[in-house]
Amino acid sequence: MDGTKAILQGRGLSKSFGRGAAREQVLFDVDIDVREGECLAVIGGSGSGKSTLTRILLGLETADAGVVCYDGLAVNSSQSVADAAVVDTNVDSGAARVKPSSLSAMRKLPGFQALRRESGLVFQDPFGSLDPHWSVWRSVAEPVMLRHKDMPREAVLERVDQALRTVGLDPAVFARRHPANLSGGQAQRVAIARAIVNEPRVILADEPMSAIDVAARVQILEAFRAIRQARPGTALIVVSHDLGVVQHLADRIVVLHDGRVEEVGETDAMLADSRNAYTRQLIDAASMRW
Ligand SMILES: Nc1ncnc2c1ncn2[C@@H]1O[C@H](COP(=O)(O)OP(=O)(O)OP(=O)(O)O)[C@@H](O)[C@H]1O
Repeated sequence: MDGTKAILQGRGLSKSFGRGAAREQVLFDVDIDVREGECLAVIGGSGSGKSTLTRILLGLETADAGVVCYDGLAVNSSQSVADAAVVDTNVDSGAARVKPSSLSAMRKLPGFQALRRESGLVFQDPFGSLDPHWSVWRSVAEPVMLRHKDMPREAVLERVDQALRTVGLDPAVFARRHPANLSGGQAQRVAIARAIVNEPRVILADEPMSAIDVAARVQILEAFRAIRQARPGTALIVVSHDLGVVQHLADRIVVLHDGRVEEVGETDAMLADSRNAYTRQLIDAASMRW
């Protein structure tokens, strides 16, 4: 996967929450690349900043400093990653760091708009992402109908059917059901179908299996595998505590520790042979649960 272009880049990302004495910095000058077509896992202890970092990368959260670029276009600042690199190398203190925009200013940036159009989001709680009053069909069709207002109904149907089949759900069985009549694993697969139905180039899945019972997790894994097979150019960012999931899905891993990147590497090499003490600690703790 080396040499593949980075579709999403973060440079010098920092973030604090709270004010005054309660202010807590949760990301410190983080650099991260997500390559086209790869599955990148973001791992680290609880509170290490995984969700905050990935939310900033997807334009769901502002950073206090740093630049995010999608496909070469600025997502959170009028400056590009190249500008940020110049700023970083030419300035001694952090005073002239690139100042990102507010969320409302970000929404006007072409990079932000492209990223919104071309990304899909999957979160921990599938029932929280689905409207309980909507059928599976409506939940999955809605993003298509919003994006392609003039698409004929047959074409929408075909897209929805295709998305449901990709995640292993038979449309004839599931399309008319409501969330109350789905198991957690089925509901999460519907949420994934909704996330992929507009054929995103980047998918963020934040702890997609932690609310799902163990028996159904393998179906979610299979769904992500099928998506990668069907659309090999799609980048998948997975935030997970579960190193078994990471091992099965990810090409590369970023390890976060207290808001800093501890290590980045290829999955197999890192899990087998990381020399980093913190990464080893995570692997040892996980292997006690396997
Ligand atoms: N909106 C917020 N307001 C205040 N503090 C926040 C907010 N979001 C995150 N934090 C804090 O930032 C730190 C990092 O949180 P984050 O959710 O990014 O970590 P994480 O690695 O994803 O954690 P976990 O694995 O437990 O989900 C935590 O201390 C958290 O309490």
